[in-house]
Amino acid sequence: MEVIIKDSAAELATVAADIVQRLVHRKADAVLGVATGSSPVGLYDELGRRVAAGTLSLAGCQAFMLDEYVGLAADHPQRYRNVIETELVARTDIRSERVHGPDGLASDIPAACAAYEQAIRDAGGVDLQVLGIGTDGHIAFNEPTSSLGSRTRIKTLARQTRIDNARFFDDEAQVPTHCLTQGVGTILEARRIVLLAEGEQKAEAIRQLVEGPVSAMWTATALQWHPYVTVIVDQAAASRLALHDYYLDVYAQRPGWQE
Ligand SMILES: N[C@@H]1[C@@H](O)[C@H](O)[C@@H](COP(=O)(O)O)O[C@@H]1O
Repeated sequence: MEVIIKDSAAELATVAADIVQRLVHRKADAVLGVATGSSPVGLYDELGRRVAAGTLSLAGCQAFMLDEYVGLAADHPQRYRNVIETELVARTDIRSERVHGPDGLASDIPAACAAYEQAIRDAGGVDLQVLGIGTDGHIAFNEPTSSLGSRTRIKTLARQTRIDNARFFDDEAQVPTHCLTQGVGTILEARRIVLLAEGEQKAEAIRQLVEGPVSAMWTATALQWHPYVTVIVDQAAASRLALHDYYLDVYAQRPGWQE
């Protein structure tokens, strides 16, 4: 697992955008996995700037979202599909019809989840998955004790997640109780993974992810099994890493040929 520690949100976004840009220059029809939440917003902003500057185009790409709330009305601003329209589609030239997400309004939820898994397979799988991390160490909405082999399914949100996400709603009671989420097993099939985290409130989750034992109590730790994960964090999120200085050394001595 590669750990990149940077001082500012702008630097995090630049490093992540460079990874996306290198991929898309190599593969114009790349399949991107996109996360919602605040962590990737700086990256989406930076991608938007590069598209506006003409140095990058996502027009040939497809994207698959990680998760979706169950039951939020189609026009609800916090429906993840609408969030991704605002945060990514509106800022870049990726085409809305090429961005896919699990259907949180489906009447047959197991069928919708199976169809979503099939759609990812039909697209050839995800080339680059962008992830955030919950304060309880969840990736997508794989709450503590989720199976590390799980596939897209319905989950009950943890109380902590509903408290964390209440800032996007009028109050906690408005946060849906359920979601559809790609499973840990689904996420692990992405060919490359970039995880972004900022702030002291993520420090314990990042410590567990990078240095903790693999455990369903911190589902992000399953990423230790993945061959190509880059964790990009600020100093606050990195503050509990025992091997902090080693990660700085590795990055400083990163071979020029490394992607
Ligand atoms: N389902 C999303 C996750 O995909 C995201 O990683 C997490 C962290 O959000 P933030 O980046 O806002 O801290 O929030 C939600 O729970």
